[in-house]
Amino acid sequence: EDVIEALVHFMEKLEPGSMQNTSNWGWNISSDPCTDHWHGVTCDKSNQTVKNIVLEQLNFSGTVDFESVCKETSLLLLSLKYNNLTGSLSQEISSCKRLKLLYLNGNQFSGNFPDSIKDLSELVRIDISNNELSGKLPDMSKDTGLLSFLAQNNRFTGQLPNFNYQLLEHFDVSNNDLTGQIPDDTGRFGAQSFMGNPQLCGKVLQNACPLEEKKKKKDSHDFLIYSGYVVLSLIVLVLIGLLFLKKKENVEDYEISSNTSMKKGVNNTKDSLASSYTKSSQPRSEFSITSAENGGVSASLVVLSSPVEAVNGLRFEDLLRAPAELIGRGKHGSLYKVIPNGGVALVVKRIKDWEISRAEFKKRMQRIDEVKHPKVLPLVAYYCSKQEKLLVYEFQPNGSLFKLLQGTQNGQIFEWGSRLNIACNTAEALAFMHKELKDDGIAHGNLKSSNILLTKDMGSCVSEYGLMVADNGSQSSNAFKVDVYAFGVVLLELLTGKVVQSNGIDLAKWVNSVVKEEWTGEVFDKALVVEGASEERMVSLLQIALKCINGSPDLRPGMDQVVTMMVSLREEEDRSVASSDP
Ligand SMILES: Nc1ncnc2c1ncn2[C@@H]1O[C@H](COP(=O)(O)OP(=O)(O)OP(=O)(O)O)[C@@H](O)[C@H]1O
Repeated sequence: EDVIEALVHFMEKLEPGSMQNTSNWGWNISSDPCTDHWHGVTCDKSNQTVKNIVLEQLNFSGTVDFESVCKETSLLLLSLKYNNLTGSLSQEISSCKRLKLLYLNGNQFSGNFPDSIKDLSELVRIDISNNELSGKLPDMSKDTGLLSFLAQNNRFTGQLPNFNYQLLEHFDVSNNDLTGQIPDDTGRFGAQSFMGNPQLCGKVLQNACPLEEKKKKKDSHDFLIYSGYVVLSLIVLVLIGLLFLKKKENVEDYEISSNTSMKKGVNNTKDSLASSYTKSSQPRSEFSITSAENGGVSASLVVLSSPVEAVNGLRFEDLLRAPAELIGRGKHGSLYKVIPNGGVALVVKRIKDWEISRAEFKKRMQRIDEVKHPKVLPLVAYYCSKQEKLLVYEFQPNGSLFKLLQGTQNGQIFEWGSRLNIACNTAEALAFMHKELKDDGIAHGNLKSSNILLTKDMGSCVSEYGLMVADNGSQSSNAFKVDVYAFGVVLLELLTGKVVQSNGIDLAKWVNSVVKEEWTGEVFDKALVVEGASEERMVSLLQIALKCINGSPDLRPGMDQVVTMMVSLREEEDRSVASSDP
């Protein structure tokens, strides 16, 4: 009843114009907004609470009483666009805790846009354009779910705060009085999003920041005056920095036992290794190996039989001598590209901080080598000493799924059919490995889009299987379910076009919250929608993903069940493609 009273109060303050006949709108305390169908109100069918209030283009000339309307705490959508509403927007807006869509554009609101908007963590779209709002814009960079922010044609002043530009789909702050540098360095939004702010500057507007120029001039002036002291202290600092870097470089070099033997021949003497590598002072990106370990611990590079002919003859010596390039520094170690004897390109993964005995490591690698699947990148060789664990794979020239998804953010095409293929390949590969390695308790442990690689023929394969015990330190029985979760996240990346790693967002949480409120359409990658991918099948894939990311590991499906679901989805897709072919 309190809520009904508050809503009626909210309506009274909106002041419907004298031209409006509001008598049949239903907004009065003796009726119910849901059962009596108040004008502009939509309710949640399951629990009869008000979900949407849409009162657009109705000539209202009053003010918005957020304190009253937000008494309806289940409100998801408030649209009051294109009225003549005035007054300020009050801090009480933050009481509309679950608000997702806020449309206040095309009114005459003035005063600040309340800072408390930041408390609304579920907001997806904000449109406050075409008003008379002023003051500073709130910093919404932490709001990871926001897809639209439209604030053009107002009187906002001050610096443009940071936003999560990677995620935003629509952004416009043109025609205000904003000042300073544009913080968006993603280049996703063009000049039209920022223009009409005479004191705003940045690359996209093609005007260098006057502040920066001024600063440069001032700096050079100061430099002349204080140059003696500044130069001296800079030299000292640079020297210290160089010394520090030099020391770090040396530590980064591989330390491998010199008493090394290989399964396929070649014994290396300590001298030859020591002399060929300790002398070199290669840059950090070079794969340089020092013979610094003198404890006499023996270790060996085990070269596995490989389908790649050239790799079969690989000798440890070749690997050590080959120039190498650092291509990645992940959470679990560094990755180098090596081309021994100028032949086949390989990658060497150097794992750090893995508490595993040598015997256990060896057993694990041997088991992984025994189980082969065409969509799992095979291990070429491995090495294990007390300090070092190295894994060798063939280099895949076409990048990873992560890179492909990143490309879509710059407008590159990644079709639905290809996405579905990669998802199916990955599911099949994982299901196979899980089945074969169940008793050994060896799961992938680190599945993510950068570990799904594109092969020469643009197929896909899963790499780095079993290199890690799953991140949460879970027991092996659970490790398979951790893989299922990770696979679910990969599906979400394919569906949303958003990559988890670069944004640091909790994609699973975001998708869950959007889906819960029946805004499912909001999650899909716009490129897929534009391409005309079947919404029905995107929803089906989303449902599979949601099953995989279930909070309770026991309720997640096994990868074999995931494959069954995916196969029927692909069959549906194939049927539909076939029937639409002329
Ligand atoms: N065999 C390979 N061929 C070509 N590129 C590869 C290969 N293996 C990995 N990569 C790419 O090299 C980069 C670095 O890989 P790396 O495994 O070091 O990092 P990561 O997967 O981000 O982190 P983590 O240490 O958690 O595995 C990634 O972009 C990855 O896709």
